[in-house]
Amino acid sequence: MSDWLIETEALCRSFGKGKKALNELNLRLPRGGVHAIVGANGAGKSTLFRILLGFMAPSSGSARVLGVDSQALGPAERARIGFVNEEHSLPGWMGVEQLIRMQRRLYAAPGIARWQEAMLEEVLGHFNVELHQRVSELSRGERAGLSLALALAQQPELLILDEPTLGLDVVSKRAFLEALLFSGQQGGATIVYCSHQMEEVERIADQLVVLERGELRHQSSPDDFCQRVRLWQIEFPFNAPDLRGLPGYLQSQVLDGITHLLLLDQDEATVAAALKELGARRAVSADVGLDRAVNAFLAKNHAAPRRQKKNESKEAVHA
Ligand SMILES: Nc1ncnc2c1ncn2[C@@H]1O[C@H](COP(=O)(O)OP(=O)(O)OP(=O)(O)O)[C@@H](O)[C@H]1O
Repeated sequence: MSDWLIETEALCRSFGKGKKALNELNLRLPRGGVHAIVGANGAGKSTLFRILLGFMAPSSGSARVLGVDSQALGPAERARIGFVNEEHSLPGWMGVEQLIRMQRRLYAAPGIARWQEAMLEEVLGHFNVELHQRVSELSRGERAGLSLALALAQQPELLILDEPTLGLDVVSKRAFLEALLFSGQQGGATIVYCSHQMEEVERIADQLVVLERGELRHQSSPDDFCQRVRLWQIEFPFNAPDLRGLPGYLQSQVLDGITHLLLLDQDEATVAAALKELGARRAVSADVGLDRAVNAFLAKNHAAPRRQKKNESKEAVHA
């Protein structure tokens, strides 16, 4: 029996005439921590979640969650999995208190006994949710808080979050992340989270998974991913040459006469020598943040190379 919390084997899901949302995906996530799944629009993140939750069947291959095939999850396993998505779909016609009571009855039931009132109160305390309100009267941020509180109060072993902070303002977003961090400190659920907001990922994720066109492209800590991408700031005594042929090339941009070049997986001494050969007067390398590293990595395979226009020097971007 496998020790992985989530394990997919050659997982494929196609739509229509051969459109592959997931393509032979082999992904293993251990128990514990926050795993952020990132990827461009259409990379297959939500499709993966739907299959993991048993809402959708794979076209081929398999996915195991909590040691069970995701297509065979029963009520006992489902009670151990929490899910929050961007829509925070809760029954609008119910009162907040009524909804909490219903969930409490469900998860505090004999044989399940997972309900944790203190967690509910703690998380709700981060948001201005009034118990006497109707769910339909709550703002988007309040609804997000309520759905997170309900999901965490059921003490899931696995909590899947599909872009949960989409559309939230800064205050609600901060409250949401603080509540997640709090649950982590309590030794709570393993969190599998997808988001396009790298500052959030940087703040809460222990592990980063990069999906591209339904395939696994990278898996490590966010710091280790950042180490793969280096920023070179280069002075050329003349117009910058075309750098797109350099090994590991991701992106370059000329700002106020300095060329900013992003390279993937390259040895520093080799790059320095290559730049010197291209006529660089000065070249220094630096770290980049997660946002820039991930976006350059993903953009590389998404955008067609763009030619620099004549007279374009200040903000020329090569991708
Ligand atoms: N029910 C469906 N019918 C047809 N195509 C679908 C369906 N669901 C997803 N797809 C396609 O599968 C691909 C992956 O979609 P998915 O929603 O998993 O991507 P995503 O990574 O979650 O994207 P985003 O970041 O935009 O939410 C996309 O090309 C999408 O159009």
